[in-house]
Amino acid sequence: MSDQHDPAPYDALLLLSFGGPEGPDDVVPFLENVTRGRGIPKERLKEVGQHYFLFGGVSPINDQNRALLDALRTDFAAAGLGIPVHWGNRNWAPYLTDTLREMVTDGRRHIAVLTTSAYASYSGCRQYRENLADALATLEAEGLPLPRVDKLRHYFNHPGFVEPMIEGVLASLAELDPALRAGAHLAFTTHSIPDSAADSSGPVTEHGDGGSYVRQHLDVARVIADAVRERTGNDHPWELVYQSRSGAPHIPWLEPDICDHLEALHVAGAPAAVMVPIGFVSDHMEVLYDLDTEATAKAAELGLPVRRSATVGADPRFAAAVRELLLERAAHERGARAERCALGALGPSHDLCPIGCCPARAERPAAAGADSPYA
Ligand SMILES: CC1=C(CCC(=O)O)c2cc3nc(cc4[nH]c(cc5[nH]c(cc1n2)c(C)c5CCC(=O)O)c(CCC(=O)O)c4C)C(CCC(=O)O)=C3C
Ligand SMILES: [Fe+2]
Repeated sequence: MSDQHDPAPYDALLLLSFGGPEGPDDVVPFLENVTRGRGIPKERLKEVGQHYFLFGGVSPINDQNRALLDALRTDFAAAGLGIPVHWGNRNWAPYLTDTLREMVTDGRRHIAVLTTSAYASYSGCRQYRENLADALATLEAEGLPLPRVDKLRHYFNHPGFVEPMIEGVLASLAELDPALRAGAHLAFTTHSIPDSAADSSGPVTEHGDGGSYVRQHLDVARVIADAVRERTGNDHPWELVYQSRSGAPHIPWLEPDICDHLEALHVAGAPAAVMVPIGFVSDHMEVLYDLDTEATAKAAELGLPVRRSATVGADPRFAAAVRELLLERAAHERGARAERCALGALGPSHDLCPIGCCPARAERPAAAGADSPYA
């Protein structure tokens, strides 16, 4: 095996995701898992439950992850990587702890972890590291050997993540009436989070002014907008906006909301818009409900033609990017050099979250970072 295709020291990949309900009876227990100890208003929970019931109580996220698992296994097999790919979730079966127990029982000892969140934030990064620490603590209490778990770096600016989104925008623009197309606005959207969580996202040196979370999204948005301009010859105006806000109304969260933004575009005379969900790896419920249902209805009411561009999902280029991220990190762990692909101005993200990265409101053990209590 050539050095560039050697996954050692890794003996497995773990796909770590959010999880979602698979039927009406799962919805409330799922929401209880998500919101445990987090003071989400009851009204918001009822509302979110309705979003799931509208789709038969089934979140799209699990099937998206099954498709990504297939794509990863296909890619790894074709590249001769010879390591298994497993899947575990934070909030629903298959639960992370059960998957990790199975992996350890199968003899896996050095596991690379890919989360289905591409950016820095407490919810998208540290909380997954806390989940890993909790799972390791459970295995330890059960007397099982502890594997080493390494979280692969943020991939928001990896070409295998960005290129499918560029194509998605071009496809959505092509669907618009040719008379409206050239003037169409691009509304890049991501999950709103509290301003305080945004400001403290990423390494301490990045804190303030929306932190790494906002900076990373702006960088990806700029790369996509530049590529679209190069490929179409049209300079589409763009903005980064937010969706899926929760929490109490008096606590500031990132704004503007996509629906308010569509209204502002309409008032300003924009001919059309493409909503580009750069914050989501696949068609999560936030995409199907907040964009395809709610924002699309808002646009229809305004008479503003809109399209929603595709998420990356199980695109083979994304699967290949995951392999590259694993091999790059494997080489680094062996003390070898490896190419670290990244588009945009920020460069490749850190391998190991430094101390103080994306802090929690209440400090808890987090694995796979400089402050990990595990090896
Ligand atoms: C940054 C971010 C991502 C992206 C990174 C990543 O992908 O991980 C993300 C993903 C997701 N969020 C999801 C679902 C929910 N998130 C909630 C609540 C919250 N999310 C937050 C942030 C994020 N969330 C925050 C700050 C809250 C409030 C309080 C809290 O920290 O808990 C709630 C509770 C009700 C509500 O408040 O809406 C639900 C049901 C699903 C599954 C969707 C599906 O089923 O397809 C996915 C992928
Ligand atoms: Fe982080």
